[in-house]
Amino acid sequence: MEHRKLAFIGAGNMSRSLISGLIQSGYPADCIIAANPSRPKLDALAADFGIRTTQNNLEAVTQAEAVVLAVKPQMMAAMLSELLAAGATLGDKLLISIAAGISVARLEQMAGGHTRIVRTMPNTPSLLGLGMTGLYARPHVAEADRAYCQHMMEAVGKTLWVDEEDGINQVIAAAGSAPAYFFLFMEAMARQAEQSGFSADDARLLVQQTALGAANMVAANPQLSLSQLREQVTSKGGTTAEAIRRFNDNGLDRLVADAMAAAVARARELERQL
Ligand SMILES: NC(=O)C1=CN([C@@H]2O[C@H](COP(=O)(O)OP(=O)(O)OC[C@H]3O[C@@H](n4cnc5c(N)ncnc54)[C@H](OP(=O)(O)O)[C@@H]3O)[C@@H](O)[C@H]2O)C=CC1
Ligand SMILES: O=C(O)[C@@H]1CCC=N1
Repeated sequence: MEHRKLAFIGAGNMSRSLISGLIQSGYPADCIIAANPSRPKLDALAADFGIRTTQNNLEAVTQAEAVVLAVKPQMMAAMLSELLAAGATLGDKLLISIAAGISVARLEQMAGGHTRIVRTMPNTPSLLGLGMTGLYARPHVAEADRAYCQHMMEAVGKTLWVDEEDGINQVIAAAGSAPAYFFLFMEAMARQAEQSGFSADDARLLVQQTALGAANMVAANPQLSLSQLREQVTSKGGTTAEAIRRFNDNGLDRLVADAMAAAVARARELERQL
């Protein structure tokens, strides 16, 4: 892939995941700079990945050809206005937003009318090269910029373009936020395994290895539907059937639909507020 000079503004969890995945995929460390107000996360990134770091956003942006906007949504307007006030010229730079709940139109306003923007929605498994990223850009964004963003996110996982911007909010519900759903489910299972007598380590091992195996079964068997994979485990009159019956009787489908709709609703609410 093309190795543009890349700046991350905000060095939190998601930046760390992307930087780790990029470095593992061979992106040159000296092409990446991260900016953050406080030092500890920067020091950890420099030590772990050999990238350049600064506490000065303007310094990072000035050196970059592409800038990943990776602050919390609520910080975005202030961060960009301070950057512009400090004299940043965005003219020739591609902005890549990873923020939930900020539309491209709003980003354009925040960035002083700059329109070279791709909006993305990655997730934290990017850290391991197992990310899932949704991408959206308005029609005027050049093919080369789209390709760069796609290749960047492919370096840390899989990608999916959405045609309508609201598709990004659906990606949040199905992928961006979704690692946390699986962790929550695994927490509940591990807690129950502990209560049944396993040590914390053994409970985690049982749940972790099973989740890993199940996800790999899905990935390795594209010819089988998710339902077929479930049915392969579910012997008639057996133990799994009883467990599945309880999940269904307790409204798992409705619960999941409700949770995903809540994530979308919150993303849309942020889009109205910010
Ligand atoms: N976490 C996730 O799974 C995902 C997050 N996202 C998006 O990524 C973005 C970042 O989220 P996440 O990494 O979780 O959040 P974090 O809070 O972990 O990281 C945000 C970072 O931004 C820094 N920061 C705050 N103000 C500024 C500023 N003015 N200039 C530069 N840096 C600043 C913070 O520094 P300090 O802590 O020192 O104040 C912090 O390190 C959000 O917009 C979120 O919507 C998208 C997909 C998934
Ligand atoms: O919780 C959030 O708002 C961010 C966006 C997707 C994952 N984390």
